[in-house]
Amino acid sequence: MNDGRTTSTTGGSAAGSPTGAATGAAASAVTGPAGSLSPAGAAGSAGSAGAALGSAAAAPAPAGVPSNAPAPAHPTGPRGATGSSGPAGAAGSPGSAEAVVPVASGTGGGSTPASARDAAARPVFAVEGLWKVFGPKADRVPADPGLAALDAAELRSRTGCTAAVRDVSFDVRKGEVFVVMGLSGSGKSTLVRCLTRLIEPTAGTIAIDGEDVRAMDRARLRELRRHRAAMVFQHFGLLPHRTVLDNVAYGLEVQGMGRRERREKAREVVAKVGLDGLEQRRPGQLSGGQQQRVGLARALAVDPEVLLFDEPFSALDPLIRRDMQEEVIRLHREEGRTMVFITHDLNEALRLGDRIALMRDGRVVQLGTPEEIVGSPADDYVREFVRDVPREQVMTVRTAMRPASAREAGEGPALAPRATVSEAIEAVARTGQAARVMDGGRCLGVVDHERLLGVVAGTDRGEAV
Ligand SMILES: Nc1ncnc2c1ncn2[C@@H]1O[C@H](COP(=O)(O)OP(=O)(O)OP(=O)(O)O)[C@@H](O)[C@H]1O
Repeated sequence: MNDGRTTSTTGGSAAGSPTGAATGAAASAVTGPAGSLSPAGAAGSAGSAGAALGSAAAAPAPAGVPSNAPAPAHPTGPRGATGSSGPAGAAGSPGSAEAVVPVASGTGGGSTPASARDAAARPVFAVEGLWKVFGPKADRVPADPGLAALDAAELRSRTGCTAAVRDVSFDVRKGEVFVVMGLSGSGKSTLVRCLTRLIEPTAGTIAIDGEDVRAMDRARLRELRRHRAAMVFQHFGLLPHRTVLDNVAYGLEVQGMGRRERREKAREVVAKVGLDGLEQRRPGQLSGGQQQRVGLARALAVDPEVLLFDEPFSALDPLIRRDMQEEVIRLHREEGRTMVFITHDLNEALRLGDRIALMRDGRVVQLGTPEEIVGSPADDYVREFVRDVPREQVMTVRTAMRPASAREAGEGPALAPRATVSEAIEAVARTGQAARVMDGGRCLGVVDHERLLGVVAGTDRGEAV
């Protein structure tokens, strides 16, 4: 069985590499201008620069040292990759994603009841052995190992069935942005729709906060979709004759909230997504990006535990798209809300994801942080997928460092563990010294010319520090 919980290879072959379009677009976008139209973008850039270093002598605690903030999002581009789930990092090793469960920091004390600790550590979604097969007598496919092992073409010709999701297992952790990425037809939408049974799974288990989703009756499912896991679609599905405010209030109206209260709440959320002053417009009087903000506001208004995004920005032009990505990053940073985000765009996945599940032919071929996926591709398919990503913008110094000698530990520019290799190159080039990777005043290791070049060239095979 494919346990997608860790970085895993499940039979992906070198054949059939991802389209050049995907990687090419990613590469150009990753290296493209960081400018954003939104204030969030500006803030992010500042934060990013701040992550780089303190000066050699004074070496104050580096600004980028991970805080205890909930599952940090990424300030600018893929550099936030390692922001993933907090301090432990240890990126690069396949199991490391498991080691950094962002349990609320206050729950570790001895006096905390076990039940409270369990609740904090419990994933929002837990998916195990999930299958979705379309076609006649679909149930027999996961039940029969012979059929389950067939590739897509053979399965279709033998049974008339399509296995859109094949034996997928993963957790979505509280407060993370979990990205489901893959080329068209890889099964992303089917997988995410199964989470709230907008599509009925064929086999496997799905739990939300420990509750069995497959056992829910209609009323409970409705409650799940309305209150707990709201979806933001690519086509915004706005009501054309209603104003922005009333569109946003719609979900609250359905929930039975009174008019005054829901309009007040809607006004608040409209402001939060930057649509102040447009409350009385109708969707037809808005740009695509503004309409998507209304869609986002509508989902946010019901204050769901988790937001599910189905390629929400793929119809938007690149600048607006980037703007909306910044918006999601900002909202995530401010609210720490759990998000599941579908995209076929690698760059978007690297920018937004704390962890990424990369799908191919219904399977998760690799699940890991952006740094794990770029730094340790699980197979040739993933390697080809990430080939054009500038590694130095994703890989962090935590992965690139080597042990420091006593002398090195006391001098040189200081970097936070999550600073990118790109930031380290700048520091090393400017000072001519190896840079120290500092965490709370402790030197974890150093990065020098050799290590940094190794990352850029893709020849690094980081030795554990
Ligand atoms: N209702 C259906 N009946 C039969 N096959 C389906 C159905 N819905 C999806 N599929 C098939 O399941 C596979 C996965 O489709 P899915 O829409 O989940 O992929 P995707 O990765 O979201 O693609 P895209 O990025 O193009 O939206 C595809 O082969 C698709 O043709």
